[in-house]
Amino acid sequence: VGEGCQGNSIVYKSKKAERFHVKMGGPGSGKGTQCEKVVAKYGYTHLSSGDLLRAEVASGSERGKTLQAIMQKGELVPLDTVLDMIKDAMIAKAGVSKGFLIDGYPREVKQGEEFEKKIGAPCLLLYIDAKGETMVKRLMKRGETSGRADDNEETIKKRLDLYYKATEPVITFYTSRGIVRKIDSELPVDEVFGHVAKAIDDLK
Ligand SMILES: Nc1ncnc2c1ncn2[C@H]1C[C@H](O)[C@@H](COP(=O)(O)OP(=O)(O)OP(=O)(O)O)O1
Ligand SMILES: Nc1ncnc2c1ncn2[C@H]1C[C@H](O)[C@@H](COP(=O)(O)O)O1
Ligand SMILES: [Mg+2]
Repeated sequence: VGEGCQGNSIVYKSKKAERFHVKMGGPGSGKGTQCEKVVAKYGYTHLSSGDLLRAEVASGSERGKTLQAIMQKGELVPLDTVLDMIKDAMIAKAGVSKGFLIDGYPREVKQGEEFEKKIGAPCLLLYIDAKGETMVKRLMKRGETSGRADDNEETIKKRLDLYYKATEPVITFYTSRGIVRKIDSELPVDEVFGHVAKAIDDLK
């Protein structure tokens, strides 16, 4: 894996011209929503760290039970656990994927550093940016149907606090490398996607 990256999302570009995108942003900012649209247009493989963790929880394994307890409290799971899951998922698709869109990782600067050591450096980080009150409103609404144990008022507050404390510094870290594209996620979904697509096209 060589160079690559993009704001609230990071694109990792390999020597074989595969691309690894990472999307970052606060809880409920719209990362997953935009990733789905990127997959439809560009055919990248979407890997959401949260989805991978929820799949482990759903498996009913002992590890899943431990993860569930952490996620229900709105806390971050251990770095090694989440990085190993992402790495395994990338390896499983390495031969067939046009590129990877990584959503929800890195959540803290140390995660970004470890990803670069074990997998590669990003070329683009897509920073999906929404106001705190917007994120809370969207998550409360999503919680009416999502079935997610962390889409409740108390846990949303903790997730948001943790985002500002631990995850926003990741954006500062990558801004110094000039790879961050900040996307205004207060706009309607399709308009947000217009800006996301422009940021990806600008890489070509
Ligand atoms: N631009 C938008 N305008 C209005 N609603 C939006 C927009 N983008 C997303 N939503 C809705 C869809 C969902 O119900 C909710 C959260 O979006 P989602 O894409 O699931 O966020 P996310 O993936 O960043 O959150 P999480 O980190 O909790 O997984 O908000
Ligand atoms: N990269 C991550 N590091 C630690 N914990 C994580 C990571 N990605 C997801 N998680 C845990 C903690 C989050 O609150 C939940 C849900 O993630 P989401 O991206 O909101 O689906 O999973
Ligand atoms: Mg999501």
